[in-house]
Amino acid sequence: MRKPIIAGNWKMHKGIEETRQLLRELKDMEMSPEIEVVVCPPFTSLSEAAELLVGTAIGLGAQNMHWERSGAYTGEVSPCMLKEIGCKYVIIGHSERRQYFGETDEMVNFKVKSAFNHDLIPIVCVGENLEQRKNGETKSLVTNQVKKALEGLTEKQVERIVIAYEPIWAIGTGVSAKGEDANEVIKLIRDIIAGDFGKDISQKVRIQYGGSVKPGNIKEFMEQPEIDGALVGGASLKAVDFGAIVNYKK
Ligand SMILES: O=C[C@H](O)COP(=O)(O)O
Repeated sequence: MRKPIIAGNWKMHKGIEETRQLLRELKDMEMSPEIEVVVCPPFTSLSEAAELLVGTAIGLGAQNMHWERSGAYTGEVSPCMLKEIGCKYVIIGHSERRQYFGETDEMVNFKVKSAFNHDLIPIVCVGENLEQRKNGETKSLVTNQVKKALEGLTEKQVERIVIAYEPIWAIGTGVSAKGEDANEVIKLIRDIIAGDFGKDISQKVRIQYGGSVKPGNIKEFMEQPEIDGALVGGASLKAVDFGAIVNYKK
């Protein structure tokens, strides 16, 4: 049985004061114990968040990392630094990283391996843009992204990984995928993992949907058999919305 995971990707929002405020509000809310809840603030707010989350069931994740432990990489943050702060998760290969910062599938693979080597769990993002979708390239593109991201991993690592299927056309647009369509692509991702690592492993991997998830549509995704949670952007910035998403069953 896979425990669903709902993660809030705050992107480039929330300085330290706003982080304090949002987390105080989230801590006051009752969170469903059936769901693993994670927040991913920007780097500069991670320390503050780590302190505030002590003793809570809310986990901490970062939004990116370099694959090296240390070195002359101006502006980068290493997996050791994230681990030291108290991160459990790290988002890797978000489409905004791929699109605006030139992250390639190869870099994603380096980062995924490095995350595991430093005891961090990667949340690996994959998904097609609108043009690729219109051209019928969704399956081939997602297949390629998943295979490359997981290349060289051990079975033990693969079963711990979290994958987020995020169709780029649904991110921040207010136009989410349909639950059934997202489920179909996520099933494809599970089948790819089954082909490369075996069915048992594939059944353990948690695969989220991301893209304009809101309190009003979370149920549609969570009811799908292959979808194990959500990666939430905009709606994770308000406690009342994120709380409603996590407690969608109430
Ligand atoms: O990482 C989160 C995704 O990019 C989704 O963002 P969104 O919920 O604002 O569409």
